[in-house]
Amino acid sequence: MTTSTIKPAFIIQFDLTLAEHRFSIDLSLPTKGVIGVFGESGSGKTTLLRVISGLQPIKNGTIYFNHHFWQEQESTLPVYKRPIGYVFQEASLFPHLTIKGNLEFAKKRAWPSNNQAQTLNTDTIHRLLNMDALLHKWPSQLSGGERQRVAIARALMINPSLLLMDEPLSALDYDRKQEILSYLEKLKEELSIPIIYVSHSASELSRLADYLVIINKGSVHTHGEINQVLTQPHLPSCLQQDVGVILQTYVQQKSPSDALQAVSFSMNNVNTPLWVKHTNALIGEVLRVQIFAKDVSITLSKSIDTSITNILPAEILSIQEDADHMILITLKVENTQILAKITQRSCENLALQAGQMVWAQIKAIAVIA
Ligand SMILES: Nc1ncnc2c1ncn2[C@@H]1O[C@H](COP(=O)(O)OP(=O)(O)OP(=O)(O)O)[C@@H](O)[C@H]1O
Repeated sequence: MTTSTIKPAFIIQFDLTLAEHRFSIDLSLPTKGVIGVFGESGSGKTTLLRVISGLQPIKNGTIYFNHHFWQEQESTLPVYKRPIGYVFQEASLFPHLTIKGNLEFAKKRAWPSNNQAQTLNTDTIHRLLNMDALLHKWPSQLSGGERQRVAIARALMINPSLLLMDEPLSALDYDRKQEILSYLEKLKEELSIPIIYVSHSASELSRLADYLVIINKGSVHTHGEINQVLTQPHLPSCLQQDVGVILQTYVQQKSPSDALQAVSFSMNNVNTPLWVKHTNALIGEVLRVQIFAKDVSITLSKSIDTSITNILPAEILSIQEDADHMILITLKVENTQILAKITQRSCENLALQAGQMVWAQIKAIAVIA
């Protein structure tokens, strides 16, 4: 199989028919960060992962990852030669081996380190996923969340160049999901391995993904940086509730007595603090927050008798109608853009126009931090 010298890229192009289902995928993806794949049930998310891994053969197409062709027209690299770690919905650990045994089994099959992939040592993986307390246990002694943590550690043990995660949290309850999401955030921060993360859950993807691919009926509906995708007015109806922005903010002040913290939109400018729910982030740390457009309302004068904590001066940059016939307004607050979703009636009543100065109201508890 050809090894190319052109710059790193991740290209996926194929057409495939399975029974009556047709898939036609044409994607150029980043080679770092978390790439979220979202779509309704049966849209083709798992099929996309299976094609990338080689588990689903294709007759013709291109799968090109970081200087290597895994599929080049009709020529295919076998599954076992693709340096990919896989995490499924079910952990499927070997029941007759302890957790240490399961991890060592994977390690024996590890890829040799190369310059393109980050080499992971066992201690790093144990630390990142807090494995030490589990090593001498048997799979039957673990909770669902612990088993999934081991499954992620096992996928990393093979020293992959790419991690594929297919609904890894869907079998877990809310608390366990939050726990594993924190581990995944840590992995994302510390590891340079790109992750393709399939999920039905827009909130999981908003929290983790840097890039989003939306699949609809076997083809790509849209793809791009997560903020670009979530600010589009014509997202599929299953994502309409999630239109909004994801911002990198900086923790400025903690207020434990009322479980709030103030964040700023830029590191040095605290003119317009945004109050959000308390998290464990420390002052000065970066905090990723999500503000849904449906949680932002607009007033022409600054309310004083309101329960809403955040009332920010904003300029209207644009006004457009979305797929639900609601009005999506792009607002500029300091140097940051946020979105407000309001009804046509409210937009007309307030006679809103681009260029106008207004007040954006955001409930502190509506901001996801
Ligand atoms: N080998 C196959 N033969 C025939 N049809 C298949 C095959 N594999 C998948 N399909 C069909 O292709 C469609 C897409 O399946 P896929 O599992 O990729 O969807 P998905 O988006 O991952 O769905 P879900 O979110 O429910 O897991 C489904 O209707 C599925 O039944």
